[in-house]
Amino acid sequence: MSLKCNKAGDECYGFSEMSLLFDISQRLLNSNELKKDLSPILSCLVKHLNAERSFITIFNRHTNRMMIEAAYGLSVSQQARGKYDLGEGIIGKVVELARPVVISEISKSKLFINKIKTELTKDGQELTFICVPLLLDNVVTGALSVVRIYNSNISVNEDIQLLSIVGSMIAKTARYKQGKVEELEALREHNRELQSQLDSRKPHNIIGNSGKMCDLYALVNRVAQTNSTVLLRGESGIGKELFAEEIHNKSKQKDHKLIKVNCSALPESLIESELFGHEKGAYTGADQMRKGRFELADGGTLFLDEIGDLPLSTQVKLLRVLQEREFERVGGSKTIKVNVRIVAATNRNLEELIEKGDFREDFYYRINVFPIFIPPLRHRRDDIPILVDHFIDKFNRKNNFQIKRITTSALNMLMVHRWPGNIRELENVIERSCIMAKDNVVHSYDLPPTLQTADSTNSTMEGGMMVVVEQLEKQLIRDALTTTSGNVTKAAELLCVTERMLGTRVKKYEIETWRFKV
Ligand SMILES: Nc1ncnc2c1ncn2[C@@H]1O[C@H](COP(=O)(O)OP(=O)(O)OP(=O)(O)O)[C@@H](O)[C@H]1O
Repeated sequence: MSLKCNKAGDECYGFSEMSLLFDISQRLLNSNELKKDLSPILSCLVKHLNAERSFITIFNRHTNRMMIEAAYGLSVSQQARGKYDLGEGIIGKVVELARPVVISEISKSKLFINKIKTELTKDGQELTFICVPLLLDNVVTGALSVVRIYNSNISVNEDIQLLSIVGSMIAKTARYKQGKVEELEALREHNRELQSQLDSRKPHNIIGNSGKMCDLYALVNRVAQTNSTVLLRGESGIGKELFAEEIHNKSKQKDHKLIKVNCSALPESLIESELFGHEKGAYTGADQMRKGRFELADGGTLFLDEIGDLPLSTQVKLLRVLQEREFERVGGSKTIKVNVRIVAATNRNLEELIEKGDFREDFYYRINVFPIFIPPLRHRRDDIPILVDHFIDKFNRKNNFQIKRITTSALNMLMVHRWPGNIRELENVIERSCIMAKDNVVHSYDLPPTLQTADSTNSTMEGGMMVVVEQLEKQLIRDALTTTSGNVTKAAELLCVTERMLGTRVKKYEIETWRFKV
């Protein structure tokens, strides 16, 4: 290579610069954290140029100021002082004019304001300051500076050229990496949005917007994606079956069957045959082989309703099926394997049943993997108006009615009723009222007489003041437990009584705190 060498020393520009640029480009490409990796790059540059120090200043377009982003040969406090306004000092000028500036002997220059307070000479030798703008598509994003010993024999043009190339490489990589970070962040954000949409997606069939219900939808959406056994708990008529359907419809098994078994409706003698099927001739009348519900639900979901009513003997048999997902048909010896997701439901207090010996503890732990407590209607009265509209709509369609609305006084009566039969009761009340309504409006006198008594709302004075006070006390405790999701300590705090005092009342009024847990 016969290039004219303007650089002092033995080396000529060419090969060593190529190696430097290659080294820097590799470091930039492999960098995972550019800010951290810039100092080693500046160190390579300083060594190559036989310089004293080097630093990069980044221009912030919003504040019109520059700050040192990375440095080699500067202390942390010196770096911290490196803040410049546009046009301030050499760096401010370079960024403002988008042109390189060289100060040959900084100790003699008035332009060199030395904001970072470094020595102006080195061992009695003068220092040269070279600063080039960092350009991206002709827009200045910052500056790259180098300080080296002054040598009148050295032309700085090649240094300016080299620094400009390095600066442009750094600026382009920074933009590329920043783009990638932003792209990744945008994808993460999108993912978060989708996840939260998925979490809060409301079911079509289950009506209710109360906070409690929205919490339940999020739980259902989460557990539906898994294969875990779900135990739905809550009073009768609360919608447990609807929740079971929702879990199935949102699960991976949704294209397979959802098979329902009402455990309390089957006579004990038939339960096993119903669940596991039977072989031909297994017993008198079994004239052909019949598949059980487990086999029919293979690949899908088996909904075991009223599981608290299962006889102990069947619970033992189910233990193995729930553990191994395998069983034999009644009268058969061939082991059948199934892939079934179990959703169970009960309105009974299983813990109490265990204490009484009516429910097996081992079976309880097998089904109590993911319990979901559905609160009774009286604990989420906010949902009553929307449920009423839903049922009016339903009966209009079913019976070709034209009911337009319900009066405020009728709705008020529905709002204060205790709803021991929960939503099933409300549904029946609305059906009856729609039939009774004469002018396409549901009035309070269209509601069943049971709702029109003070008794139904707990507002009777019968029994005197003590009874009314007790009823009020009971209601306050229930409301507090609803707010705290069954947490007695927090409920006591809310009511400003001791936990012990609340415990005594809970016992006295036979309030089942477990029912308030969601
Ligand atoms: N949130 C709801 N939105 C709309 N309808 C509901 C809702 N909850 C319950 N229902 C309706 O109420 C009736 C009773 O619901 P479901 O049979 O699911 O209750 P359950 O808790 O399984 O009762 P049980 O314990 O007696 O079996 C059904 O007609 C159901 O459609």
